[in-house]
Amino acid sequence: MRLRHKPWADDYMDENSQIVVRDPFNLKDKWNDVFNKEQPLHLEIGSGKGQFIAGMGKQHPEVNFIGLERVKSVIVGALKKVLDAETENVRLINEDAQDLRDLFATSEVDHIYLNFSDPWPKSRHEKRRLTFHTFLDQYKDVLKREGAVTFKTDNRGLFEYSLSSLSQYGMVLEDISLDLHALDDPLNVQTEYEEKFSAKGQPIYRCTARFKE
Ligand SMILES: C[S@@+](CC[C@H](N)C(=O)[O-])C[C@H]1O[C@@H](n2cnc3c(N)ncnc32)[C@H](O)[C@@H]1O
Repeated sequence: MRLRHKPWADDYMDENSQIVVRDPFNLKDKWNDVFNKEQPLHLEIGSGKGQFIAGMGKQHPEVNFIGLERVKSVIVGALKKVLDAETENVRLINEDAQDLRDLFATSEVDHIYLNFSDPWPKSRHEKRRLTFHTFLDQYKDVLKREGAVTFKTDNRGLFEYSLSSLSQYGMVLEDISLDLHALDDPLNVQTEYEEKFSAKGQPIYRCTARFKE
């Protein structure tokens, strides 16, 4: 992703602090308070420019969504999309998902989405992959018992690694698709990366996984 320095990013986020939550660590266990309605909470890690989270917000008014994105110059794109979508059920956090347990209480989250996560192909960077077991420990803690993780990617290596990491962890894998777009799922909300890679003819992989009780 090409990054441009955006000196106005902090001001833009401050002006729209009803969407970009500026004190997210104080909201652990209180996320419902920042939404107008108490309803299930879905989290996307690495929201990029926000097409997925804004689209999901619009498609599912019965769910509250949080998009977590660590890069300031990228999250402002997501902020614009959320504002344009005029949806009340999406909030953004400009932080690194180092430890979700600092942001969310045990069982506070209902669903986690990992969309086109950075693949970190070198083995020495394995622990940075968002499906590495230390991340799964966090997801298990913050998700409700019946909660799930859904991931999509165009990267076959990351997909294979993730299936193996999740199943070795003891998660139950559901809905594995090796060519998501062949399903023509009208409910699939595409991300920016998904559109880009799919336009190049690359298959999109998707899987949902749950922790065993
Ligand atoms: C390859 S991009 C995909 C963006 C978007 N999900 C899409 O599909 O178009 C991955 C994004 O995840 C963000 N990211 C990666 N690791 C992260 C972390 N630990 N915490 C928050 N954001 C992260 C990156 O900054 C980047 O914007």
